Amino acid sequence: MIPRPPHAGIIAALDTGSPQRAEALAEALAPHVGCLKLGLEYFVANGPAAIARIAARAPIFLDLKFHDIPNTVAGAVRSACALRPAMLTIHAAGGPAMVEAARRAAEEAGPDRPAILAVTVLTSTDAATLASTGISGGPAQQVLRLARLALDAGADGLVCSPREVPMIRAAHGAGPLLVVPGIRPAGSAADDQSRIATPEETADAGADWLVIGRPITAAPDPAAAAAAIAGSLRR
Ligand SMILES: O=c1ccn([C@@H]2O[C@H](COP(=O)(O)O)[C@@H](O)[C@H]2O)c(=O)[nH]1
Repeated sequence: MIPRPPHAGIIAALDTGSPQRAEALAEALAPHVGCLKLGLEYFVANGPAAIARIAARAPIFLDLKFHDIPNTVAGAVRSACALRPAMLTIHAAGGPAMVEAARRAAEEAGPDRPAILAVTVLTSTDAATLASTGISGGPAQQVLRLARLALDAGADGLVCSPREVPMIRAAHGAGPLLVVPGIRPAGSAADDQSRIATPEETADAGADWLVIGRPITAAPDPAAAAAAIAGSLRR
């Protein structure tokens, strides 16, 4: 499994369907970040074989957010493990049996298996959106509920927003790997994200990894943007 970074590390989200653009970003960003995230846009457009070209640059976080019956998720995790990612995502809302099946399937890959991260409540979701799906009480309460479910069922870590990091640490300690999107440097646009904080606030709250996409990839000079954020985290 990928070692925990000594201070909060950066995962750059390469959200593109273009293999040329992904490879150019990977080359430019690899010296400044600890991991590269490939998600549905890249995977659906280019397939599993295209993962290796990016994986040659840095460890890969394969963010496909599996959510299905336990047997299907276990099979998907087995297939994903063949691509040797450092981290994989599943949805905690799939329930304990699904999370446990994912963990067991990952363990079949041996000591170099990926970390299984359970997505709690998407960072684009605000209280009103969550309520519209039938869940009252707000994102924080739901994140805590799903965090407990996922960790009890064997998840190695969680995906949550910066806002929930302190309460997850208070409830579960330093053990779970906390991988946190919804990062916006001061003054940058929120885009479609709802529960956000700056890189410095998120690191101070206790996140292990900060997932950052557009603030880096849409910058005029992505490498300079990544280097600036990495520098602010070291300070
Ligand atoms: O709750 C979640 C889970 C995953 N993501 C992913 O992180 C990046 C964020 O990109 P930005 O451009 O920095 O908004 C993106 O790939 C999402 O799929 C998330 O945002 N929230």
